[in-house]
Amino acid sequence: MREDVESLDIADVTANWVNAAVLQRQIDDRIKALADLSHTPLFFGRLDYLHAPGADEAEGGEGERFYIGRRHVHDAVGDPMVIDWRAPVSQPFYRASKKDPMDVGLRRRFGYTGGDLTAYEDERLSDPAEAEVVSALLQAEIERPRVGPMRDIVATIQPEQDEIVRSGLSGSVCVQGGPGTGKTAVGLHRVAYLLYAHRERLARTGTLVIGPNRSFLHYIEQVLPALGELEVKQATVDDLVAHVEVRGVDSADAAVIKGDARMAEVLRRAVRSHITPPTESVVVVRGSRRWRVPGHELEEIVRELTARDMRYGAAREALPQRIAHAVLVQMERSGEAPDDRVQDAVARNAAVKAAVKAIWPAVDPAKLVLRLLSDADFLAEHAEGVLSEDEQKCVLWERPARSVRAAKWSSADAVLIDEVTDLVARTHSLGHVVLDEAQDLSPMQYRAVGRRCTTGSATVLGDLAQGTTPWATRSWAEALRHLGKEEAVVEELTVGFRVPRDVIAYASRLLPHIAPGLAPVSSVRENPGAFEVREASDGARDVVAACVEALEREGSVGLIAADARIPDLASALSDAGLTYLGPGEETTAATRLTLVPASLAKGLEYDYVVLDEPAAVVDGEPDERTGLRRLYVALTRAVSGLVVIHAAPLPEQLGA
Ligand SMILES: Nc1ncnc2c1ncn2[C@@H]1O[C@H](COP(=O)(O)OP(=O)(O)OP(=O)(O)O)[C@@H](O)[C@H]1O
Repeated sequence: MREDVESLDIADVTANWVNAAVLQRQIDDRIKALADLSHTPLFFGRLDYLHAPGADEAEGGEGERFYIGRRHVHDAVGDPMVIDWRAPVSQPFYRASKKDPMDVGLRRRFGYTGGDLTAYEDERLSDPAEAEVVSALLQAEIERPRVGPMRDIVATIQPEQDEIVRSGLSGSVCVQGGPGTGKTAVGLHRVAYLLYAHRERLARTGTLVIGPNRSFLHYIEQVLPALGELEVKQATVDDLVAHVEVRGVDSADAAVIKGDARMAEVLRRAVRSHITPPTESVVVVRGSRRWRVPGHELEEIVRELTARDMRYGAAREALPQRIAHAVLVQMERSGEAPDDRVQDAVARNAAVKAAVKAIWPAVDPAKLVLRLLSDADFLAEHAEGVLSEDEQKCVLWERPARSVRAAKWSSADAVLIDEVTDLVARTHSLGHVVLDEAQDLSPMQYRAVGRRCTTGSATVLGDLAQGTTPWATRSWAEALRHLGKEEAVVEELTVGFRVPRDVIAYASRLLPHIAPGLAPVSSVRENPGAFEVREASDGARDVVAACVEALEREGSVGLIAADARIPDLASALSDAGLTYLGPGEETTAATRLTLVPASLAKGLEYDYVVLDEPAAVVDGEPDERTGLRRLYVALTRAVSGLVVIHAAPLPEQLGA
């Protein structure tokens, strides 16, 4: 297939160089998408249907065989050899069961080692004599040691995951799932599925995956390309609202207020306050004639524009045209026959421009937020009845900033600027947005994400128990409301694919304290996992020793510690001659150890985790609940084993 595309000669089919360039670009993209990945086999499954799909079963009819793979592959004459996993015909590969065989006689799974086919496994779904067994290949895939970035799970998507992956484009979905239940994997595969099922529409409108930080995005960035999808954008929320350079940090209290949805009302009022009802008439001189639009008529125009659900900036652009229209009506009344050009000329007339400037001045979003945070009176005027006096005091800068450039903007401030930007001019909306680790967003951040999918849909992924910001959401209903996707269906994933049984049981002791009501994850891993709690007698040296031990086994090792302890541990590792990476950097066979500050551990996983000083992880956060949640995240990163090392007493909530 790739050679066919490479040999295309477009010289005769393109009329001009623009067409030629566009076509060549498409061809190059296609060649790139058809790249042969030596470790990525073309197919991983086979389905033998009892009847050709679509044929009337009652008539008997021949069965049909399909190979299922990452992408569609056809032979030299165009007959399909491998069916894309996303095609409807492939669906029984994921969903069929003994209970509901979906007309499948045989399901075969292929196992690979590197790029070599090394195993296969058959299930005769329609044979009542055969008992249902757990797939050994699935089990092997789950237990596989982890090295390098996140991989796709196309070969082993589970039925409850598949339901989310294949849910329609028009509706939004929210997935609550404990650590390692495959939320991130499901979100990424869902994008791939939607791109397959609605390629043209989404190519036009765009798709976006939002993750918590750069290292996480780096960790997941190869999943979609491996599925042949190269066009999906990835960003953090901070990237989306990067209107100013962020150099400041808010106190937790200030950040909570700035992230509160009530701020939207304050900002809306502040923007609207720029509109000054006209008192004087506008006089337009054209040739020897003067046309007067009286104050009361201007007032009516302004009232009408304010009442409409228009963006501030759009209404500002409409205003001169409305004034010009009023002039035109007068011209017509006096027997002239002005056309559109006259209206445009009147709209550009200096007197009209001056009136617009006075009535409806341009608003610079960053300057407006700067003023709100610097000028107590201005803030009080617009926050009256919305924020209490104490709250106003809390968000005001201690020292007013002199200019947008000089201000020490925080990331919550950038979100406020984004809100104002949208009040002035509508934000471009995408076709689909995947929001991962969604529990950590503030209401104002949800609004920022929501306006990027007003005309599209969203997949919202998260775990309430892993919310580690002071403004983390309390419920999905609330989060979805701020996002503008109240209609989203909330699904729950409870089967864990990452964390071994003993480890998840230990971590789940925290659940009643951090998210009462959430059920613990049940691990599907057969291997109970290595798990040990050690009291340190020799400080950092014990931690280093545990890392060395872990490195003797196969796979990646993550040393997770409270952010404040990272520098000391870094020098201890270096002193011991151990090389290590930062989170998000790719582990290789040569360097398998990563030193992870607890604040960046979210979403990542390592075969063996050495967790340093749990009490310090808890103490590193502004309050105990957040601290325990941070600890819960750190405890649930391990795939094969966890060693907890402590000198200080363990947090009492970890007691049995
Ligand atoms: N169906 C599956 N088959 C094989 N592996 C799977 C499957 N589902 C998930 N996994 C694996 O389990 C691990 C955890 O998945 P993922 O990171 O998507 O979970 P998560 O719910 O986002 O976790 P967290 O809450 O910690 O961010 C990954 O290594 C993923 O590849």
